[in-house]
Amino acid sequence: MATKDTGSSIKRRGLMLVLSSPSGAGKTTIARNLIESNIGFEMSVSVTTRPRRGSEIEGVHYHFSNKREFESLRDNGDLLEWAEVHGNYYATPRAPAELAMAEGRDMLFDIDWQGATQLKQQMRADIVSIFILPPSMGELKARLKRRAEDQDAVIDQRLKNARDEIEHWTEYDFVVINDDLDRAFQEVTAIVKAERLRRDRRPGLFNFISGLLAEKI
Ligand SMILES: Nc1nc2c(ncn2[C@@H]2O[C@H](COP(=O)(O)OP(=O)(O)O)[C@@H](O)[C@H]2O)c(=O)[nH]1
Ligand SMILES: Nc1ncnc2c1ncn2[C@@H]1O[C@H](COP(=O)(O)OP(=O)(O)O)[C@@H](O)[C@H]1O
Repeated sequence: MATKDTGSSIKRRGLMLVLSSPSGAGKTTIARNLIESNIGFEMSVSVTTRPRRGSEIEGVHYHFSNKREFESLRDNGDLLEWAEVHGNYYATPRAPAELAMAEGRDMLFDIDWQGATQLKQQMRADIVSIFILPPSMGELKARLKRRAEDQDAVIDQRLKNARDEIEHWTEYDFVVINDDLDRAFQEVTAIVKAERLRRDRRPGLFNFISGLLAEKI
């Protein structure tokens, strides 16, 4: 997205905002709010071998695929990163993300810590990462049950994995505790605003400052 001080021929690269959390902490809700608030993010739609939930739409929430199709995408180099999470495969398609970065569009990634690590290795300067935490493990369990999208055995497995996932919190730039959703969302948008103001994400500053220094006073 263009910033106020563009006017330079040097193009700004897109910002890659990574949201991770244990299942049920609220990253999908926060990601959806970010997209709907029209502050210039588009969602990276992942490929997964996980069965589609009742509320999910092919191509919107995920590209649902079988294991054979997934392996063929992976072996052809079409995936920017991939990981096995809760017994299923998940991956970020390479082409849309690379195009968005090159065109200076900001993209949002709802991926796990394994994916975040791989993205950082490839595109370090472009990544801003946020780890979302639940206010308590009890509330995490309650949210997974209230969401009512997964069977009990699946919820149990996700809760069991939550502790291992939380251990990766130090690998992220920011941590947001999603107790009150509005507050958590405000914290995420504050992070986005500050990151967009970073000097190295504002190539237009070169022209602005040249003009400033050339001004006769
Ligand atoms: N590495 C990686 N992880 C992903 C990707 N897409 C989703 N995930 C992660 O897979 C995990 C399970 O996602 P999902 O089955 O939608 O369950 P939910 O987190 O409970 O909504 C979450 O931690 C997601 O962030 C991806 O493209 N790559
Ligand atoms: N701050 C919050 N307070 C109460 N419920 C929440 C909050 N944030 C999200 N939820 C609810 O918790 C459930 C899990 O949220 P979701 O965004 O699907 O989590 P994740 O994508 O991390 O698995 C959903 O039913 C969602 O509406």
